Amino acid sequence: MSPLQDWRPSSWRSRAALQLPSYPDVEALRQTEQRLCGLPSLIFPGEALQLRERLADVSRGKSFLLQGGDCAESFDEFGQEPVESTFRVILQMAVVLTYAAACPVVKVGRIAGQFAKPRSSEMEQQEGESLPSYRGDIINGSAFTADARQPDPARLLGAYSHSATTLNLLRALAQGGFADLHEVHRWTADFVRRSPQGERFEELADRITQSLAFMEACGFDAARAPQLHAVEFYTSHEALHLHYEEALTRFSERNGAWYGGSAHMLWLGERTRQLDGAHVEYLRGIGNPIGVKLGPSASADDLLRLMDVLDPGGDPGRLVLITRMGSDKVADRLPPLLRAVHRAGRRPVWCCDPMHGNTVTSSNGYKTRDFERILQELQGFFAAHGQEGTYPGGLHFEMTGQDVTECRGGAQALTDEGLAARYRSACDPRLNGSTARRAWSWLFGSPTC
Ligand SMILES: O=C[C@H](O)[C@H](O)COP(=O)(O)O
Ligand SMILES: C=C(OP(=O)(O)O)C(=O)O
Repeated sequence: MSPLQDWRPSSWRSRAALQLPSYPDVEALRQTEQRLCGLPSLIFPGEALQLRERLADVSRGKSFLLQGGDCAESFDEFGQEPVESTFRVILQMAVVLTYAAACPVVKVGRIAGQFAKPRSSEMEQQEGESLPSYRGDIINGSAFTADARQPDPARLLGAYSHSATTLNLLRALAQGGFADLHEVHRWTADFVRRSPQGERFEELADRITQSLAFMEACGFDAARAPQLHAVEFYTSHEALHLHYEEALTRFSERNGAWYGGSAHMLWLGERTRQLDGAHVEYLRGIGNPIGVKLGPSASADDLLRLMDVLDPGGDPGRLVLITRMGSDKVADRLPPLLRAVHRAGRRPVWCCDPMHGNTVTSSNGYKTRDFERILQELQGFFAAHGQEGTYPGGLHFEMTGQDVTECRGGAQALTDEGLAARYRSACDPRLNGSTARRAWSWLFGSPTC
């Protein structure tokens, strides 16, 4: 990829930028950006390029993408446990598909940088008081006080340091022995082990352990097969906070191109995908793989124009189109997009986010999602691809490995009352380890690739 002549990391500043906070202290913001500019990139361009190659395989139908993690990472709930448990669930989900369908899974976390949230409303009302909405820990605090809701540039440095620490742990988990297939029994959290999902996974883990023992008994030298001892794991987040993204953009002399240094993959949100907007302008110039969220209002023409801007060369692995139509609209809205893109000769990765089109408010005021509607959207996604002859290449979940109660239904048949038990999300409801695995096993009981 050669650098675009009419693009600079800052060229987004001449465009309308939605969903960005207005900082009261502009000089403090400028100084923070300068400090970030001097800090090391969190990822290497070679890793982003490697992910593009892996995604190119997905676009050719040779592997499958699993992208998942928190709605919004939190500075306060930070520590080894949340990161490790999410990593563990992603590994488990990946191994189910790899074992059942001999299909490689590209693993991408919504992690190590998922700190900025677009909101539908500027203000939040509680008991007659109105304050700016919470926009993610990189911008303001979730507590409902005027102080916490003030955008604070120092939070950009907090996001950088939390991301660096998380990435350090992820690299250790992926490469340092934890992800070794011989350890497959250790990937189940205690609270899941006794559930039907946990039991099914333990059976699969037994079969994997037996297969490894069999191969080793036949003389296969597992010690010489690095694929058995480590996994590739990539990071991603919504490229919403453009001051932060710009400050971490680096030119790679080796590759002759600019890269976003904050994560391997960055995505464009449903609320910021305007063709002439600042977010599209920023993302078109960097060489990372780019995700694009597409809700029910996306038209085929809009999408083709967006693809021309973000991926003029039609490079395999560059674009991941993440559709989030809603269970009631997917059958209607997705096929025209698939058809138009296919007819235009383009082969992006198509991925389904069954979370964001299915958000509702419970009778007791929690933002929630019904497990059944999540499954229905997944079903609609696979059906639409089957009908159009295109490849359903991936899934995108808001999920955590922790035992939260944020989505209704599922194995625990959670009701409105049950949500209160452990509702911890500061923004959107996540699947927990057991419901995420349940959705996955439901789909891949009879795998497709
Ligand atoms: O996670 C995503 C968004 O920030 C969210 O869905 C918007 O939520 P809101 O409608 O509560 O602002
Ligand atoms: C806000 C998000 O999604 P969308 O842009 O699809 O609403 C998200 O994935 O966090």
